Amino acid sequence: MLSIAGTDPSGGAGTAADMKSIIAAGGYAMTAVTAIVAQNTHGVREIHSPPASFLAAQLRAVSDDVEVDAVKTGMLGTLPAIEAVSAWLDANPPSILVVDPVMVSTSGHRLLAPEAEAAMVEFCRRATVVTPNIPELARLCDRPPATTRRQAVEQATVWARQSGVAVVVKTGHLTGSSVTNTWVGPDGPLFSTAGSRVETTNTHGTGCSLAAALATRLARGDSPAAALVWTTTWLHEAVAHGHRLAVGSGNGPVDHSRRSRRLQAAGAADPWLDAESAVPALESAEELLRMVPAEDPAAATPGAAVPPAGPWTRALWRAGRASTAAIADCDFVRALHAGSLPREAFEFYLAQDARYLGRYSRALAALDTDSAPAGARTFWAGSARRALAVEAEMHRTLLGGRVAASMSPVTRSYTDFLLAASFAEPYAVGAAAVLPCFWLYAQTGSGAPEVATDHPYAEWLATYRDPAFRGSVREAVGHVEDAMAAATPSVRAEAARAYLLACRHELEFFEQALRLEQVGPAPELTTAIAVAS
Ligand SMILES: Nc1ncnc2c1ncn2[C@@H]1O[C@H](COP(=O)(O)OP(=O)(O)OP(=O)(O)O)[C@@H](O)[C@H]1O
Ligand SMILES: Cc1ncc(CO)c(N)n1
Repeated sequence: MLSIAGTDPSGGAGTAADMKSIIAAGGYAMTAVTAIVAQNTHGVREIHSPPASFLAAQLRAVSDDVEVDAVKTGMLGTLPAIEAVSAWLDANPPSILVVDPVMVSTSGHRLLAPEAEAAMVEFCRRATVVTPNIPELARLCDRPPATTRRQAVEQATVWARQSGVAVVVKTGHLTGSSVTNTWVGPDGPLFSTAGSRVETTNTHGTGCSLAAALATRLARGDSPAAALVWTTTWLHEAVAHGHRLAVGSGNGPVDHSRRSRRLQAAGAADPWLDAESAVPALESAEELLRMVPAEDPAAATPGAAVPPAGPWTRALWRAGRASTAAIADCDFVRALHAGSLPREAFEFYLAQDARYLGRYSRALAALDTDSAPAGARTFWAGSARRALAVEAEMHRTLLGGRVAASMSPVTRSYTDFLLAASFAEPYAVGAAAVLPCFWLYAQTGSGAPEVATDHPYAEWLATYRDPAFRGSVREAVGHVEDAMAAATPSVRAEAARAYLLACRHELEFFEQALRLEQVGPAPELTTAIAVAS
């Protein structure tokens, strides 16, 4: 992937942003510099444009040696630079050319000489797809800047039809609770993908980043829809976490690597319980806490929405606090509560949950065993039936009767673990293993904010808060308390390990939907946008 753009020594925009974005999107990054820009998060100070012949030399140095799969252009800066790039493109036509028609920076500085604007508009006709912001789109179409997404899409539709070039319409510059990227082809709007608007000033370089990642995904063979969905989702995460970088005191950059770091952490092979946790026997509930690292005084144990039933479950709750807190803080749960979770991620989660419930039900049924007290047997057997009923209901309503997706590795390992614990281990171990599915769900439900009825996941969030569900959680906690109390010290230790592992599986189960490489199926078709012709 070759980026032809200006520089930003503060690393947020231009070639620096492009390189970070190309790498994040899975490409090999190359850069040819059009202009050296003295800028930071507050704005542009000075621009030095080397002679266009030197730009041409950089481009030739690349194409004489390297097969270029895709090109992204950003700030071209001057008329001679546009001409040099045009001549090089004539001699080396790439199969994908994404043009970000950079004219004015977010901070309001001119990044293109006024006399070069007409040439830039003309240059855009070479592209596979252009990614103008609202003012740049207006300049392309020679119309006043759009004030609504609908107007912007209309402008893009007219221009795309005339030019035969696709446009990604970005609405970062508009207001409203969502930011939508719409792919408009020569035949009209094809699809759009929306994310929630992040309240942040860390938007320096978002345009560069979007164009570079989009070009990379297209070059990797993604369809336009898949490339735009991937790019929008990745960029949303980068924007949402930009402020934590604490780079600069103006409009800070986005965190291009947030997704990579999250996936890297998720792929760590470290055991979930450390060696210290190999407690062979538990005589007392206090000893159970030795199974996890000593309590960090700053990290309070989250209060339990459904209280423990006695000393054993109190100790389990405290010992599991790291996973419980991580679930409350994880990207999936946060986005679910905020309503910003991509629809595809939610649907993947639901489909996996349906598969999960089928096997979970079998694990519960296995707890209806001779070695369990009579009251507990009835409860587990009833829960097994209810889990099946919920699965059937989910298939019917939320999944619309669609065939469930095949089981993910995370769903499989969680349910294999539950089945092994419930079928092959003593009763207390199986009971402790299934408890987090009750207890941590009630916890997640109680942490959910009251949401308006138009919240996309309102119906789902309401099911967590269902009083009948909380009642069954209370019962499950009670049965595990009894089972732990009645078990031998060595079975208790095994049961506590099972509980802690299941807590961690719960975290993985939520987060897996944000680890899909291909976020899809196809995004919402924009038949809803009526475009005036
Ligand atoms: N506040 C935000 N919340 C979520 N996503 C955002 C936000 N701001 C920008 N984005 C993402 O970045 C993309 C590009 O933003 P924008 O429309 O502001 O482009 P731009 O003006 O070209 O950017 P630049 O700041 O680099 O000039 C948007 O389409 C969207 O995907
Ligand atoms: C080099 C460069 N390209 C693009 C932008 C727009 O953000 C910028 N600030 N700097």
